[in-house]
Amino acid sequence: MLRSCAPRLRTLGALRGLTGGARPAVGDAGPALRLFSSEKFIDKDRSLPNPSWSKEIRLLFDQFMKKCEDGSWKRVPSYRYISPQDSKPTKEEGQMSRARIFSRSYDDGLGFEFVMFHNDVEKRTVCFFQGGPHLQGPSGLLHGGALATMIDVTGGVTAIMTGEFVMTANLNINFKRPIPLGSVIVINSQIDKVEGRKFFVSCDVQSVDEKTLYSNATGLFISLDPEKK
Ligand SMILES: CCCCCCCCCCCCCCCCCC(=O)SCCNC(=O)CCNC(=O)[C@H](O)C(C)(C)COP(=O)(O)OP(=O)(O)OC[C@H]1O[C@@H](n2cnc3c(N)ncnc32)[C@H](O)[C@@H]1OP(=O)(O)O
Repeated sequence: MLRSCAPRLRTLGALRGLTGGARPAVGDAGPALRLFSSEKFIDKDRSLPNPSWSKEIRLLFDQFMKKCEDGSWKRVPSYRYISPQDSKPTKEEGQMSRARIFSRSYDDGLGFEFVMFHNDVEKRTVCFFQGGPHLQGPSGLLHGGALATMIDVTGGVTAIMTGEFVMTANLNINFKRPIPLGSVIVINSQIDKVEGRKFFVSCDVQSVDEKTLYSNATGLFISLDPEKK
């Protein structure tokens, strides 16, 4: 099931070649476009602003792009597809050839709109997330599973940024307050402890003004044992 080490390292390399510095023009993926080796299609970096982003998330994006200028923070790029060279070396036919990364599987504005920034020194990641109308749970509110996905991805990126490829082993989430659908929330994630292959991560989920704590969570991410395939 698991990929061999080599493609894993390529993926990590791509992820760690993060984007800081100058702010790209809105809607212009520019150098963030990733041309797959097959040259059959171009996958764009989806952690850049698109027309569905509210003023609030754009403002946060701009603030953190400024923080990237001195190199302390880096924007984490994010794609819809796993590139062919990182995919399993099996024939991909039918449904599998249309596989998308879950958190990037919706069209602009309908599902998971988010951007993450990582601070290597502080070993923490901040995610600005705007949940679209296809992520509804109770009327007018964000589905808990959608929030769990974002906590998983933010925690996973925090662990992956250490340079290890990890899988989620455990997530514990306290849902404290419901989140209005379409609102922008802030997910802060940090590594609390590392024990061998185990990365203990904690997350809190807050409103932009930090007045509401929507959720807090802990997660265990485990890097793959090279002895076990
Ligand atoms: C796949 C995505 C590919 C992406 C491609 C690249 C694209 C870039 C994307 C970037 C974004 C990434 C974000 C990632 C977020 C999503 C992650 C997922 O959904 S992942 C999908 C969802 N997740 C899965 O599908 C994972 C399914 N599970 C597994 O594959 C395996 O159980 C394992 C790999 C997690 C651990 O296996 P194994 O290496 O054989 O582990 P051992 O038995 O040797 O134990 C080692 C130590 O760990 C302890 N321990 C173990 N488990 C637990 C636990 N639950 N509770 C507590 N403790 C646990 C155990 O006691 C031991 O402790 P100690 O004695 O050393 O003290």
